Amino acid sequence: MNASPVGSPWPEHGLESLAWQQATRAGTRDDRMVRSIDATVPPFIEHLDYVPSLALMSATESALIAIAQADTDAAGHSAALSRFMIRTESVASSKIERITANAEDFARAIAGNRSNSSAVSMVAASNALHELVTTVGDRGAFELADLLAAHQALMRDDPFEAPYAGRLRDMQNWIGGSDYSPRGALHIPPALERVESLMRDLLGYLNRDDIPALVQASIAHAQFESIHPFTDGNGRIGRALVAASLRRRGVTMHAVIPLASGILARRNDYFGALGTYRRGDPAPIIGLFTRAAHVAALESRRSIDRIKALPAEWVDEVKPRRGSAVASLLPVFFDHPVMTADDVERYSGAKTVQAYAAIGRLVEAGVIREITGRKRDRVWVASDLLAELDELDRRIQAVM
Ligand SMILES: Nc1ncnc2c1ncn2[C@@H]1O[C@H](COP(=O)(O)OP(=O)(O)OP(=O)(O)O)[C@@H](O)[C@H]1O
Repeated sequence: MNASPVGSPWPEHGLESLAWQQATRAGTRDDRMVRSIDATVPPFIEHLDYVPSLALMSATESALIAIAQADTDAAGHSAALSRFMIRTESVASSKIERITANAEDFARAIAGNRSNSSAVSMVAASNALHELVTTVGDRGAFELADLLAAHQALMRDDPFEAPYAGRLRDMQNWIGGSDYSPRGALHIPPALERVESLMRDLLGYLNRDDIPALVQASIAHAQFESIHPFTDGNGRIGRALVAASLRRRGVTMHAVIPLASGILARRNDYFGALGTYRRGDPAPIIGLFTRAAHVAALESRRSIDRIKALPAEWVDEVKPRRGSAVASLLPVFFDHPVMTADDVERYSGAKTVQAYAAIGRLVEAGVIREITGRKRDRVWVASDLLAELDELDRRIQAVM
Protein backbone atom coordinates (compact mmCIF):
# COMPACT_ATOMS: atom_id res chain seq x y z
CA MET A 1 0.00 0.00 0.00
CA ASN A 2 1.33 3.45 -0.91
CA ALA A 3 1.49 5.85 2.02
CA SER A 4 0.22 9.33 1.09
CA PRO A 5 2.59 12.14 2.04
CA VAL A 6 1.46 14.47 4.81
CA GLY A 7 -0.44 17.47 3.47
CA SER A 8 -0.46 15.37 0.32
CA PRO A 9 -1.05 17.34 -2.82
CA TRP A 10 -4.66 17.54 -3.79
CA PRO A 11 -5.37 18.08 -7.47
CA GLU A 12 -5.99 21.62 -8.53
CA HIS A 13 -9.24 22.21 -10.42
CA GLY A 14 -8.85 22.65 -14.16
CA LEU A 15 -10.50 25.14 -16.47
CA GLU A 16 -12.14 24.70 -19.84
CA SER A 17 -13.29 27.30 -22.26
CA LEU A 18 -16.97 27.07 -23.17
CA ALA A 19 -18.90 29.01 -25.75
CA TRP A 20 -21.32 31.46 -24.13
CA GLN A 21 -24.39 33.12 -25.49
CA GLN A 22 -26.68 35.17 -23.28
CA ALA A 23 -30.12 33.52 -23.23
CA THR A 24 -32.17 36.69 -22.76
CA ARG A 25 -31.06 40.24 -23.40
CA ALA A 26 -30.20 41.79 -20.04
CA GLY A 27 -27.43 43.66 -18.28
CA THR A 28 -24.92 45.90 -20.04
CA ARG A 29 -23.32 45.69 -23.48
CA ASP A 30 -20.31 44.04 -21.80
CA ASP A 31 -22.59 41.24 -20.59
CA ARG A 32 -23.93 40.75 -24.09
CA MET A 33 -20.42 40.71 -25.58
CA VAL A 34 -19.28 37.69 -23.53
CA ARG A 35 -18.65 34.91 -26.04
CA SER A 36 -16.71 32.36 -24.02
CA ILE A 37 -16.32 31.50 -20.35
CA ASP A 38 -13.72 29.59 -18.34
CA ALA A 39 -15.69 26.92 -16.51
CA THR A 40 -14.11 24.97 -13.68
CA VAL A 41 -13.28 21.30 -14.12
CA PRO A 42 -13.13 19.77 -10.63
CA PRO A 43 -11.13 16.55 -10.28
CA PHE A 44 -12.81 13.24 -9.45
CA ILE A 45 -12.06 12.60 -5.77
CA GLU A 46 -13.77 9.32 -4.84
CA HIS A 47 -10.50 7.40 -4.54
CA LEU A 48 -8.22 10.22 -3.43
CA ASP A 49 -6.65 10.53 0.01
CA TYR A 50 -5.62 13.72 1.71
CA VAL A 51 -3.38 13.40 4.74
CA PRO A 52 -3.50 16.55 6.88
CA SER A 53 -0.58 17.82 8.94
CA LEU A 54 -0.25 16.44 12.46
CA ALA A 55 -1.43 19.77 13.92
CA LEU A 56 -4.58 19.75 11.80
CA MET A 57 -5.22 16.07 12.49
CA SER A 58 -4.93 16.67 16.18
CA ALA A 59 -7.30 19.67 15.96
CA THR A 60 -9.90 17.51 14.19
CA GLU A 61 -9.53 14.88 16.90
CA SER A 62 -10.16 17.41 19.69
CA ALA A 63 -13.16 18.76 17.81
CA LEU A 64 -14.59 15.26 17.35
CA ILE A 65 -14.29 14.60 21.07
CA ALA A 66 -16.14 17.85 21.86
CA ILE A 67 -18.85 17.01 19.30
CA ALA A 68 -19.32 13.51 20.70
CA GLN A 69 -19.61 14.95 24.22
CA ALA A 70 -22.23 17.48 23.13
CA ASP A 71 -24.10 14.74 21.32
CA THR A 72 -24.09 12.57 24.44
CA ASP A 73 -25.37 15.51 26.49
CA ALA A 74 -28.25 15.90 24.05
CA ALA A 75 -29.25 12.22 24.36
CA GLY A 76 -32.40 11.45 26.32
CA HIS A 77 -33.98 14.80 25.59
CA SER A 78 -33.72 14.19 21.89
CA ALA A 79 -36.96 15.73 20.66
CA ALA A 80 -36.50 19.10 22.32
CA LEU A 81 -32.75 19.38 21.93
CA SER A 82 -32.39 18.01 18.44
CA ARG A 83 -35.08 20.41 17.25
CA PHE A 84 -33.33 23.27 19.02
CA MET A 85 -29.95 22.50 17.47
CA ILE A 86 -31.29 21.90 13.98
CA ARG A 87 -32.98 25.28 14.21
CA THR A 88 -29.83 27.03 15.41
CA GLU A 89 -27.84 25.51 12.57
CA SER A 90 -30.33 26.30 9.83
CA VAL A 91 -30.90 29.88 10.98
CA ALA A 92 -27.13 30.51 10.88
CA SER A 93 -26.77 28.67 7.59
CA SER A 94 -29.46 30.91 6.12
CA LYS A 95 -27.73 34.01 7.50
CA ILE A 96 -24.58 33.08 5.57
CA GLU A 97 -26.75 33.60 2.48
CA ARG A 98 -27.98 36.96 3.87
CA ILE A 99 -31.39 35.48 4.64
CA THR A 100 -32.21 36.91 8.04
CA ALA A 101 -35.24 37.12 10.27
CA ASN A 102 -35.53 37.61 14.01
CA ALA A 103 -36.41 34.79 16.38
CA GLU A 104 -40.07 35.83 16.64
CA ASP A 105 -40.54 35.95 12.86
CA PHE A 106 -38.88 32.56 12.71
CA ALA A 107 -41.26 31.24 15.41
CA ARG A 108 -44.30 32.63 13.58
CA ALA A 109 -43.11 30.88 10.41
CA ILE A 110 -42.68 27.60 12.34
CA ALA A 111 -46.34 27.97 13.33
CA GLY A 112 -47.30 28.27 9.67
CA ASN A 113 -47.44 32.06 9.25
CA ARG A 114 -46.08 32.96 5.80
CA SER A 115 -45.85 36.73 6.07
CA ASN A 116 -42.05 36.89 6.38
CA SER A 117 -40.47 35.14 3.39
CA SER A 118 -36.98 34.97 4.95
CA ALA A 119 -38.39 33.30 8.05
CA VAL A 120 -40.37 30.87 5.89
CA SER A 121 -37.19 30.06 4.02
CA MET A 122 -35.38 29.42 7.32
CA VAL A 123 -38.06 26.93 8.31
CA ALA A 124 -37.65 25.23 4.94
CA ALA A 125 -33.90 25.07 5.62
CA SER A 126 -34.59 23.37 8.99
CA ASN A 127 -36.83 20.82 7.29
CA ALA A 128 -34.26 20.15 4.59
CA LEU A 129 -31.49 19.70 7.17
CA HIS A 130 -33.63 17.40 9.32
CA GLU A 131 -34.63 15.34 6.32
CA LEU A 132 -31.09 14.89 5.03
CA VAL A 133 -29.54 14.07 8.39
CA THR A 134 -32.17 11.49 9.35
CA THR A 135 -32.40 9.77 5.95
CA VAL A 136 -28.66 9.46 5.50
CA GLY A 137 -28.15 8.56 9.16
CA ASP A 138 -30.80 5.82 9.09
CA ARG A 139 -29.56 4.30 5.86
CA GLY A 140 -25.87 4.76 6.62
CA ALA A 141 -25.18 5.93 3.08
CA PHE A 142 -25.72 8.94 0.87
CA GLU A 143 -27.73 8.64 -2.32
CA LEU A 144 -28.28 11.34 -4.91
CA ALA A 145 -32.01 11.10 -4.18
CA ASP A 146 -31.36 12.29 -0.60
CA LEU A 147 -29.77 15.52 -1.79
CA LEU A 148 -32.58 16.05 -4.30
CA ALA A 149 -35.19 15.47 -1.58
CA ALA A 150 -33.44 17.94 0.74
CA HIS A 151 -33.32 20.48 -2.08
CA GLN A 152 -37.01 19.86 -2.74
CA ALA A 153 -37.78 20.53 0.96
CA LEU A 154 -35.69 23.72 0.86
CA MET A 155 -37.07 25.17 -2.37
CA ARG A 156 -40.54 23.83 -3.02
CA ASP A 157 -42.30 26.88 -1.58
CA ASP A 158 -39.85 29.43 -2.88
CA PRO A 159 -41.71 31.86 -5.15
CA PHE A 160 -38.90 31.96 -7.76
CA GLU A 161 -37.09 28.68 -7.36
CA ALA A 162 -39.98 26.23 -6.90
CA PRO A 163 -39.78 24.99 -10.54
CA TYR A 164 -36.16 23.91 -9.91
CA ALA A 165 -36.83 22.32 -6.51
CA GLY A 166 -35.44 18.79 -6.21
CA ARG A 167 -33.61 18.92 -9.57
CA LEU A 168 -29.99 19.27 -10.58
CA ARG A 169 -29.40 22.46 -12.52
CA ASP A 170 -30.12 22.55 -16.23
CA MET A 171 -28.16 25.72 -16.90
CA GLN A 172 -24.72 27.18 -16.37
CA ASN A 173 -24.37 29.14 -13.12
CA TRP A 174 -21.66 31.33 -11.60
CA ILE A 175 -20.74 33.00 -8.31
CA GLY A 176 -20.02 36.71 -8.02
CA GLY A 177 -19.55 39.21 -10.82
CA SER A 178 -22.39 40.38 -13.02
CA ASP A 179 -25.94 39.13 -12.46
CA TYR A 180 -26.47 38.88 -16.21
CA SER A 181 -23.45 36.96 -17.43
CA PRO A 182 -20.42 35.22 -15.89
CA ARG A 183 -18.42 38.40 -16.54
CA GLY A 184 -16.12 38.98 -13.56
CA ALA A 185 -17.35 35.83 -11.75
CA LEU A 186 -15.32 34.51 -8.78
CA HIS A 187 -16.16 30.94 -9.67
CA ILE A 188 -17.79 29.40 -12.72
CA PRO A 189 -18.95 25.89 -11.78
CA PRO A 190 -18.49 23.00 -14.20
CA ALA A 191 -20.33 22.61 -17.48
CA LEU A 192 -23.76 21.06 -17.28
CA GLU A 193 -22.70 17.73 -18.80
CA ARG A 194 -20.17 17.21 -16.03
CA VAL A 195 -22.50 17.74 -13.07
CA GLU A 196 -24.06 14.29 -12.77
CA SER A 197 -20.81 12.31 -12.98
CA LEU A 198 -19.15 14.70 -10.53
CA MET A 199 -22.05 14.22 -8.10
CA ARG A 200 -21.82 10.42 -8.37
CA ASP A 201 -18.10 10.68 -7.67
CA LEU A 202 -18.76 12.95 -4.67
CA LEU A 203 -21.30 10.47 -3.28
CA GLY A 204 -18.66 7.75 -3.63
CA TYR A 205 -16.27 9.91 -1.58
CA LEU A 206 -18.96 10.65 1.03
CA ASN A 207 -19.78 6.96 1.44
CA ARG A 208 -16.22 5.94 2.30
CA ASP A 209 -15.43 4.89 5.85
CA ASP A 210 -11.65 5.14 5.67
CA ILE A 211 -11.28 8.92 5.85
CA PRO A 212 -11.11 10.98 9.08
CA ALA A 213 -14.66 12.25 9.56
CA LEU A 214 -14.04 16.00 9.62
CA VAL A 215 -11.58 15.80 6.73
CA GLN A 216 -14.20 13.93 4.72
CA ALA A 217 -17.06 16.30 5.57
CA SER A 218 -15.00 19.44 4.84
CA ILE A 219 -13.56 18.23 1.54
CA ALA A 220 -16.98 16.94 0.46
CA HIS A 221 -18.50 20.33 1.25
CA ALA A 222 -15.87 22.22 -0.74
CA GLN A 223 -16.20 19.82 -3.67
CA PHE A 224 -20.00 20.24 -3.55
CA GLU A 225 -19.63 24.04 -3.67
CA SER A 226 -17.21 23.69 -6.60
CA ILE A 227 -19.80 21.63 -8.49
CA HIS A 228 -22.68 23.93 -7.44
CA PRO A 229 -25.19 21.31 -8.66
CA PHE A 230 -28.36 23.35 -8.06
CA THR A 231 -29.56 26.65 -9.46
CA ASP A 232 -30.02 27.96 -5.91
CA GLY A 233 -29.63 26.65 -2.38
CA ASN A 234 -26.12 25.26 -2.89
CA GLY A 235 -24.77 26.90 0.24
CA ARG A 236 -27.46 25.58 2.54
CA ILE A 237 -27.64 22.07 1.08
CA GLY A 238 -23.83 21.93 1.08
CA ARG A 239 -23.72 22.73 4.79
CA ALA A 240 -26.54 20.27 5.55
CA LEU A 241 -24.36 17.69 3.85
CA VAL A 242 -21.67 18.27 6.51
CA ALA A 243 -24.14 17.51 9.33
CA ALA A 244 -25.42 14.44 7.46
CA SER A 245 -21.89 13.18 6.89
CA LEU A 246 -21.08 13.47 10.62
CA ARG A 247 -24.30 11.57 11.41
CA ARG A 248 -23.51 8.86 8.87
CA ARG A 249 -20.07 8.34 10.39
CA GLY A 250 -21.60 8.00 13.86
CA VAL A 251 -19.89 11.15 15.19
CA THR A 252 -23.34 12.43 16.15
CA MET A 253 -26.37 10.29 16.92
CA HIS A 254 -28.81 12.76 18.47
CA ALA A 255 -27.75 16.29 17.72
CA VAL A 256 -26.71 18.52 14.85
CA ILE A 257 -23.75 20.72 15.78
CA PRO A 258 -24.50 24.29 14.69
CA LEU A 259 -21.22 24.93 12.92
CA ALA A 260 -22.78 27.40 10.48
CA SER A 261 -22.75 29.98 13.30
CA GLY A 262 -18.96 29.77 13.40
CA ILE A 263 -18.70 29.92 9.63
CA LEU A 264 -20.99 32.95 9.60
CA ALA A 265 -18.54 34.75 11.89
CA ARG A 266 -15.75 34.03 9.39
CA ARG A 267 -17.71 34.34 6.17
CA ASN A 268 -14.86 35.88 4.14
CA ASP A 269 -12.37 33.25 5.30
CA TYR A 270 -14.94 30.61 4.41
CA PHE A 271 -15.39 31.83 0.85
CA GLY A 272 -11.61 32.26 0.58
CA ALA A 273 -11.04 28.68 1.77
CA LEU A 274 -13.39 27.38 -0.94
CA GLY A 275 -11.22 29.19 -3.49
CA THR A 276 -8.04 27.74 -1.94
CA TYR A 277 -9.59 24.28 -2.17
CA ARG A 278 -10.04 24.79 -5.91
CA ARG A 279 -6.35 25.66 -6.15
CA GLY A 280 -5.47 22.29 -4.63
CA ASP A 281 -5.23 22.94 -0.89
CA PRO A 282 -7.99 21.53 1.34
CA ALA A 283 -6.23 22.50 4.62
CA PRO A 284 -7.95 25.91 5.16
CA ILE A 285 -11.48 24.59 4.71
CA ILE A 286 -10.75 21.62 7.00
CA GLY A 287 -9.22 23.99 9.56
CA LEU A 288 -12.17 26.38 9.48
CA PHE A 289 -14.84 23.67 9.73
CA THR A 290 -12.87 21.98 12.52
CA ARG A 291 -12.65 25.22 14.50
CA ALA A 292 -16.32 26.05 13.89
CA ALA A 293 -17.42 22.55 14.91
CA HIS A 294 -15.26 22.59 18.03
CA VAL A 295 -16.51 25.98 19.23
CA ALA A 296 -20.10 25.07 18.33
CA ALA A 297 -19.84 21.82 20.29
CA LEU A 298 -18.47 23.50 23.43
CA GLU A 299 -21.05 26.29 23.34
CA SER A 300 -23.85 23.83 22.55
CA ARG A 301 -22.99 21.95 25.74
CA ARG A 302 -23.65 25.14 27.71
CA SER A 303 -26.98 25.61 25.95
CA ILE A 304 -27.92 21.98 26.48
CA ASP A 305 -27.22 22.32 30.22
CA ARG A 306 -29.35 25.44 30.39
CA ILE A 307 -32.17 23.88 28.42
CA LYS A 308 -32.18 20.69 30.49
CA ALA A 309 -32.61 22.78 33.61
CA LEU A 310 -35.65 24.60 32.22
CA PRO A 311 -38.47 22.14 33.08
CA ALA A 312 -37.52 22.18 36.76
CA GLU A 313 -37.18 25.98 36.75
CA TRP A 314 -40.60 26.33 35.15
CA VAL A 315 -42.20 24.05 37.73
CA ASP A 316 -40.54 26.15 40.41
CA GLU A 317 -41.92 29.36 38.96
CA VAL A 318 -45.43 28.14 38.15
CA LYS A 319 -45.95 25.60 40.95
CA PRO A 320 -48.65 23.67 39.09
CA ARG A 321 -50.99 21.27 40.89
CA ARG A 322 -50.12 17.68 40.15
CA GLY A 323 -52.31 16.30 37.34
CA SER A 324 -53.53 19.78 36.36
CA ALA A 325 -53.68 21.07 32.77
CA VAL A 326 -50.83 23.46 33.61
CA ALA A 327 -48.65 20.57 34.82
CA SER A 328 -49.27 18.62 31.64
CA LEU A 329 -48.67 21.64 29.41
CA LEU A 330 -45.18 22.46 30.70
CA PRO A 331 -43.40 19.42 29.22
CA VAL A 332 -45.34 19.93 26.00
CA PHE A 333 -43.88 23.44 25.63
CA PHE A 334 -40.46 21.97 26.33
CA ASP A 335 -40.76 19.56 23.39
CA HIS A 336 -42.66 22.01 21.16
CA PRO A 337 -41.52 25.53 22.06
CA VAL A 338 -43.71 27.08 19.36
CA MET A 339 -47.42 26.17 19.42
CA THR A 340 -50.74 27.28 17.98
CA ALA A 341 -54.00 26.67 19.87
CA ASP A 342 -54.52 23.51 17.81
CA ASP A 343 -51.05 22.27 18.73
CA VAL A 344 -51.74 22.91 22.41
CA GLU A 345 -54.92 20.82 22.26
CA ARG A 346 -53.32 18.09 20.18
CA TYR A 347 -50.16 17.66 22.24
CA SER A 348 -51.57 18.23 25.73
CA GLY A 349 -54.92 16.48 25.26
CA ALA A 350 -56.52 19.31 27.26
CA LYS A 351 -60.02 20.47 26.35
CA THR A 352 -60.08 24.01 24.95
CA VAL A 353 -61.31 25.84 28.02
CA GLN A 354 -58.79 24.15 30.30
CA ALA A 355 -56.07 24.63 27.74
CA TYR A 356 -56.68 28.38 27.52
CA ALA A 357 -56.78 28.70 31.30
CA ALA A 358 -53.48 26.83 31.52
CA ILE A 359 -51.95 28.99 28.81
CA GLY A 360 -53.05 32.08 30.75
CA ARG A 361 -51.20 30.82 33.83
CA LEU A 362 -48.02 30.17 31.88
CA VAL A 363 -48.18 33.58 30.19
CA GLU A 364 -48.69 35.24 33.58
CA ALA A 365 -45.67 33.39 34.97
CA GLY A 366 -43.58 34.54 31.97
CA VAL A 367 -42.79 30.98 30.86
CA ILE A 368 -44.49 31.48 27.50
CA ARG A 369 -45.61 34.50 25.52
CA GLU A 370 -47.97 35.16 22.63
CA ILE A 371 -46.19 36.51 19.52
CA THR A 372 -48.85 37.48 16.98
CA GLY A 373 -50.67 40.15 18.98
CA ARG A 374 -53.88 38.94 17.35
CA LYS A 375 -57.09 37.52 18.73
CA ARG A 376 -57.17 34.68 16.21
CA ASP A 377 -54.53 32.21 15.03
CA ARG A 378 -52.46 32.96 18.06
CA VAL A 379 -49.00 31.46 18.58
CA TRP A 380 -47.24 30.94 21.91
CA VAL A 381 -43.54 30.41 22.42
CA ALA A 382 -41.46 29.20 25.32
CA SER A 383 -39.50 32.41 25.87
CA ASP A 384 -36.37 30.88 27.40
CA LEU A 385 -35.99 28.35 24.61
CA LEU A 386 -36.39 30.98 21.92
CA ALA A 387 -33.90 33.27 23.64
CA GLU A 388 -31.36 30.46 23.90
CA LEU A 389 -31.50 30.01 20.12
CA ASP A 390 -30.11 33.52 19.59
CA GLU A 391 -27.83 33.21 22.60
CA LEU A 392 -26.07 30.09 21.28
CA ASP A 393 -25.56 31.66 17.85
CA ARG A 394 -24.20 34.84 19.46
CA ARG A 395 -21.78 32.97 21.76
CA ILE A 396 -20.39 30.79 18.96
CA GLN A 397 -19.81 33.84 16.77
CA ALA A 398 -18.15 35.72 19.63
CA VAL A 399 -15.69 32.90 20.36
CA MET A 400 -14.78 32.40 16.67
N1 LIG B 1 -15.62 31.77 -4.26
C1 LIG B 1 -16.38 30.71 -4.04
N2 LIG B 1 -16.09 29.52 -4.56
C2 LIG B 1 -16.86 28.44 -4.35
N3 LIG B 1 -17.97 28.46 -3.62
C3 LIG B 1 -18.32 29.60 -3.08
C4 LIG B 1 -17.56 30.79 -3.25
N4 LIG B 1 -18.17 31.77 -2.61
C5 LIG B 1 -19.28 31.23 -2.06
N5 LIG B 1 -19.35 29.93 -2.33
C6 LIG B 1 -20.37 28.96 -1.89
O1 LIG B 1 -21.57 29.24 -2.55
C7 LIG B 1 -22.61 29.40 -1.59
C8 LIG B 1 -23.63 30.37 -2.11
O2 LIG B 1 -23.87 30.03 -3.40
P1 LIG B 1 -24.79 30.97 -4.26
O3 LIG B 1 -24.42 32.41 -4.07
O4 LIG B 1 -24.82 30.41 -5.62
O5 LIG B 1 -26.10 30.79 -3.51
P2 LIG B 1 -27.03 29.58 -3.60
O6 LIG B 1 -26.55 28.58 -4.55
O7 LIG B 1 -28.28 30.24 -3.83
O8 LIG B 1 -26.98 28.95 -2.17
P3 LIG B 1 -27.91 29.44 -1.02
O9 LIG B 1 -29.24 29.81 -1.60
O10 LIG B 1 -27.98 28.36 -0.01
O11 LIG B 1 -27.21 30.64 -0.63
C9 LIG B 1 -21.92 29.90 -0.36
O12 LIG B 1 -22.63 29.64 0.82
C10 LIG B 1 -20.64 29.09 -0.40
O13 LIG B 1 -20.85 27.81 0.11
